[in-house]
Amino acid sequence: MKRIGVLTSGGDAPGMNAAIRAVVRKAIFEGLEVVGIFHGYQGLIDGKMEVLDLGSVGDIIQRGGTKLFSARCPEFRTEEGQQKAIAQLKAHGIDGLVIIGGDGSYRGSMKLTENGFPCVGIPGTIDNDIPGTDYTLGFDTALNTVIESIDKIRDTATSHERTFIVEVMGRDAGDLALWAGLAGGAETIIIPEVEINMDEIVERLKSGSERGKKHSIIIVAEGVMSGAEFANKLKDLADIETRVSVLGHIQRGGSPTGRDRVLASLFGAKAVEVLLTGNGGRAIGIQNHQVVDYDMNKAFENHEEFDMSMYQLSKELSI
Ligand SMILES: Nc1ncnc2c1ncn2[C@@H]1O[C@H](COP(=O)(O)OP(=O)(O)O)[C@@H](O)[C@H]1O
Ligand SMILES: O=P(O)(O)OC[C@H]1O[C@](O)(COP(=O)(O)O)[C@@H](O)[C@@H]1O
Ligand SMILES: [Mg+2]
Repeated sequence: MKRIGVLTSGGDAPGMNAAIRAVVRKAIFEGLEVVGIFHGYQGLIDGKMEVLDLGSVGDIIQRGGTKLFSARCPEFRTEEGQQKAIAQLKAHGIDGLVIIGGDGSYRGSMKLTENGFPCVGIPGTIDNDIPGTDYTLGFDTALNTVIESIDKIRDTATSHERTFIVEVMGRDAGDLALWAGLAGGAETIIIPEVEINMDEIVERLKSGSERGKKHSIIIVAEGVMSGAEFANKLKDLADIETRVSVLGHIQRGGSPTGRDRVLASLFGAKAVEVLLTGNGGRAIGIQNHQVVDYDMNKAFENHEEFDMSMYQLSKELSI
């Protein structure tokens, strides 16, 4: 292995830049040359890439987004697109790749590994939905962004004695909603992993207000329904008036937290170490505080058993 490539793909996540920096610097430390590929798989197909040196990844550890840009590339899903990408890898003398992205990006990388270009995946997504790793890059930063927003919403909710619905990201996973709800003291958390019980939600809101609660905060993961949809349900069912805040893409931006920067550095270095063994189809993760690599196919399995205890605790603490 002499020359490796690195790209970011799918939805961006805070910490991707710190991971790019770690990959580049660790690879150079190990005597490799590194090529940065722009715009994910689209840039690979189009040959948009350049050699990255030590200085080119300076001053990015603290920046959100990704210096290499990210994209969703429908063409790469096709055999033809994959062949174009392979031709580019050959033309540029790239022996292996580090892919920073989510499950979709991992699936794409398997195609390259199967064709003789070993790929190692770094989990970069705010959704925290990749099986095999306890945390994904960007989750902690997004979590803190959501908490900060909940705290602010709480101020105005208290002043006006209102019920607020906060819609957070999470396409199929409720981690962000659950963690932010627990940390932000939300009264109700609605996530895809737990069946919704409207009667119980209304009962909790009513008993809270009877006890003199000044406000209520409900977190809805976008994967279940939109905040507006949920507001309509409450209005129709119990004539409860609410205000809705959709946090949207602010959750994907911002300077990565210390935790995400450390994770990015550990993941980036580990990815290079694994690639140096010549093995592809491996995913990097953290399990019980240990940085590990594992068979990427595990990341495509169904979500691991959902831990109901945290959900239950949030109910017990925020009545
Ligand atoms: N089954 C697949 N085969 C080949 N490429 C894929 C596959 N699934 C996803 N990809 C590639 O990975 C890109 C990112 O996937 P996506 O699911 O949008 O984001 P994420 O990686 O964050 O989950 C897609 O735009 C596509 O180029
Ligand atoms: O930016 P887009 O294309 O609107 O995508 C929004 C989706 O991306 C995410 O922010 C992150 O998802 P991925 O990391 O799988 O791309 C989801 O939470 C959200 O549903
Ligand atoms: Mg995904």
